[in-house]
Amino acid sequence: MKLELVNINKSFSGKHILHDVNFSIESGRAMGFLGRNGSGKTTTIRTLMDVFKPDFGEFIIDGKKFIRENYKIGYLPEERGLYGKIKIIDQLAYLGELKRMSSKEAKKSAEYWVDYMGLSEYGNKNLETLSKGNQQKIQIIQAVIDDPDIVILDEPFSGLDPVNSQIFKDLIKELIAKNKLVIFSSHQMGYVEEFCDDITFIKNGRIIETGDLNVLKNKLGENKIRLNIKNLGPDQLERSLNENKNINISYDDKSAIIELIGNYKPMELLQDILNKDYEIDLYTKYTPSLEDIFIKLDKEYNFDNEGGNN
Ligand SMILES: Nc1ncnc2c1ncn2[C@@H]1O[C@H](COP(=O)(O)OP(=O)(O)OP(=O)(O)O)[C@@H](O)[C@H]1O
Repeated sequence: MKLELVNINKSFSGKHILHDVNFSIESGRAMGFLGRNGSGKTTTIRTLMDVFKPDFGEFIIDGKKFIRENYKIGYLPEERGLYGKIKIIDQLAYLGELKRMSSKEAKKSAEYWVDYMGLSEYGNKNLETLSKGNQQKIQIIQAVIDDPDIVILDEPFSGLDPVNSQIFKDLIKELIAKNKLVIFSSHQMGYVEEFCDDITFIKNGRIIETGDLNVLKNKLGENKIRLNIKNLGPDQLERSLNENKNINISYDDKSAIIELIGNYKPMELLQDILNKDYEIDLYTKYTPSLEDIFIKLDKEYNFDNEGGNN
């Protein structure tokens, strides 16, 4: 399955929030949907969920108009909404029935998932008696109870301890392996990096980058070397390599990042350093982390003069 968002635009009270949002998601691959607070992620997801209509633009699935009712969609919204005073199994089974499961199927699935999440002993308790993390696990169950085709997860890890995060990570990996189409929105880059094959960045309601994460990492790491020299701090390294006009030096918290200019090759840099008799601690191809990419893209694209919505 391939779901495409084509030129999605949305305004609230005359304020243009989404500007020609275009990207696509494929099943069996997870898409990390990233952007700063207020950039338009939830608004995009809500248009997809038909919470409100876009002003214009369309959703296409496998080349045809996307009719939401024809697909099972599991949505874990950022603001959680279940009933505190209803028993967990009853509540999940009811939600399953609302998703057009038979009452028998819904109850069976509710019990399966409550057990999967290690919450069997709480099945007959009211939701409000559970800890925040366990309530979050129930919220996750409501999103997957009817074996959805499309799964949309907004900050799914919030409130989960490391053991519960691991249970949920395994569940997401299972969904991907079962060829579901997964959209994952989070500010926790580590999780996004762990699951997502594809990445879409939105800034001020505009898509500024979308595609395969590894391709993006390779592109942004092209001609860059990560370098650490024993007993040589940034200032000394800068002075030492100063006469070399074939490089630009920058730093992150781990090491120097050397950008090679023109035809200057990694082996030439290595030879030049060895000629200085330095002891090299680290010399490797630079691959930016997702956090590096996020910060770089955010700096690169500036819509402040265009009435942005941050
Ligand atoms: N119902 C609404 N009415 C008016 N403005 C809205 C509405 N929903 C969202 N907005 C505005 O749209 C912009 C984008 O908000 P949105 O919630 O989509 O951002 P987000 O990327 O999900 O942010 P966060 O990471 O903080 O959750 C914000 O300026 C917000 O104030």
